[in-house]
Amino acid sequence: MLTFVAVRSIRDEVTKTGRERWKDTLKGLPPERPVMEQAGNESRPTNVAGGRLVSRTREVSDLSFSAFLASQSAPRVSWATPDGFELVGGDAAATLTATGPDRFDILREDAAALFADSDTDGPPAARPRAIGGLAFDPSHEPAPPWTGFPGALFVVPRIQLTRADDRTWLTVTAAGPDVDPATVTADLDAAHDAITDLPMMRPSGGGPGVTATRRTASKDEWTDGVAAVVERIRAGDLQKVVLATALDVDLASPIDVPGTLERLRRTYPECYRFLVQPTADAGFFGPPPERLVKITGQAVETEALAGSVARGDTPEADADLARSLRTSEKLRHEQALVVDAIRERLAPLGRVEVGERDVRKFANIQHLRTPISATLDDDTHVLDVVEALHPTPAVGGLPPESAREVIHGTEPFDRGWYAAPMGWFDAAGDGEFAVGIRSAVAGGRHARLYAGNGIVADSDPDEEWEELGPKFRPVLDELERE
Ligand SMILES: C=C(O[C@@H]1C=C(C(=O)O)C=C[C@H]1O)C(=O)O
Repeated sequence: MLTFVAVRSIRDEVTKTGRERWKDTLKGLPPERPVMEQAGNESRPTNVAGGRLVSRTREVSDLSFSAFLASQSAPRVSWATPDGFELVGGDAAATLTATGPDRFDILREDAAALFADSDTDGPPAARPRAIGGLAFDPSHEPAPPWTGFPGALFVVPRIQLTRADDRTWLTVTAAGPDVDPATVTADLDAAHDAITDLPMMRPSGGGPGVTATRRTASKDEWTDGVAAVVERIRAGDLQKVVLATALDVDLASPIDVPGTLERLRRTYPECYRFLVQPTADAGFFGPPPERLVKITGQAVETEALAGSVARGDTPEADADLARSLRTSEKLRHEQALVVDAIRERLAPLGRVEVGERDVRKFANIQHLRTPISATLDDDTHVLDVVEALHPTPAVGGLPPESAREVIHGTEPFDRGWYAAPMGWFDAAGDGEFAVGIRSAVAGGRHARLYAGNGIVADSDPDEEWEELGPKFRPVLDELERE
């Protein structure tokens, strides 16, 4: 009888989608396929069906998040939003990884197992979250400069600092079958002792300095690529493709990633700032302006951000540039394709509302932006919505499969995690993701920066080349500054 039940339950699991399995878990049904790696035990997947996630939190006086990050060894994560929420984490209580075309199913399944039995205290802001991201393309293979970055990687930090509403919390989390809450409380006390030595402020220092830069494509190669794509779009089987290029940067001294993030926090407070650093060798970080999705319960917030012009040197010049953005047929078309794709992809999940298009100004660039919100019919996991949206035509193209082929055939490098979803999810399936643009993968004395542009039928290859510069600037400026 018991055997029969077990067999049937495994069969049920096989035919269920990740989302259905996730809902089972919320209903208290145990998931069947737990694959999770425990900290310090990376090679041995652990069955977490009978495991638990225990976290203990206490409020602490404010301290330098950058000093905390610098005091931690990999894996390290950092996440900050334009509305002031900040989180940094070091070490892993649990790590979820996935590769290949089923990576979202694997993630949802492992997330369900991981969060199935959670014992947490503290305020919601400090709850344990899985923070990380995915590769742009499911076929991604980790190779330099992306060593250590699989198709998807999310970390529940062992030690986490959270800052929200002018308050700061320290959280320690452990996961596994034998976790003892008393040990977690003792670990929290030890972590608290350790952070009392950290300063309130850590000088963010100067940039490491740049000794050489190399584009992965010369201007001629880039403009030829753009011209070929324009021709294909005009021939009728494509509407838009976002073509990217990379900039390899040699540094005068090893990069201080926490210091670089701290400087980006001051220069780009209106952007997200993220770091995912799986190993000591390389971290992926940047200040992306673009939200992919935020889900709280059944409320979805997203946006269509596309079409770019520079900022002007004077208020008048700036207003003229904004006007040219608002009135350009080409740029409006480029951005409208993103609005329509997001609306269509969200429609099966709930009721969608598209707001007014406007110009959104950032420190060195302005974009067309349409806010889009939705009310979900169901308790949908944020990973479902990320899977439905990524890649939007703001970073991929239309139709998606043809655009993907063109990207693979044109770009002479692997995008890795560039332009992919970066963010977090929690036990309830809520979460927030940015689009990993204006970003770099860096370690030691080397960084690779990425920038891309949407190409449509009216694109001018020379103008598209000029447009790349401002998209490299956010990270490049911080590397150059002495
Ligand atoms: C692809 C990037 O940015 C995207 C492309 C834009 C464009 O084509 O104008 C604008 C904003 C982003 O959606 C990038 O910054 O690398």
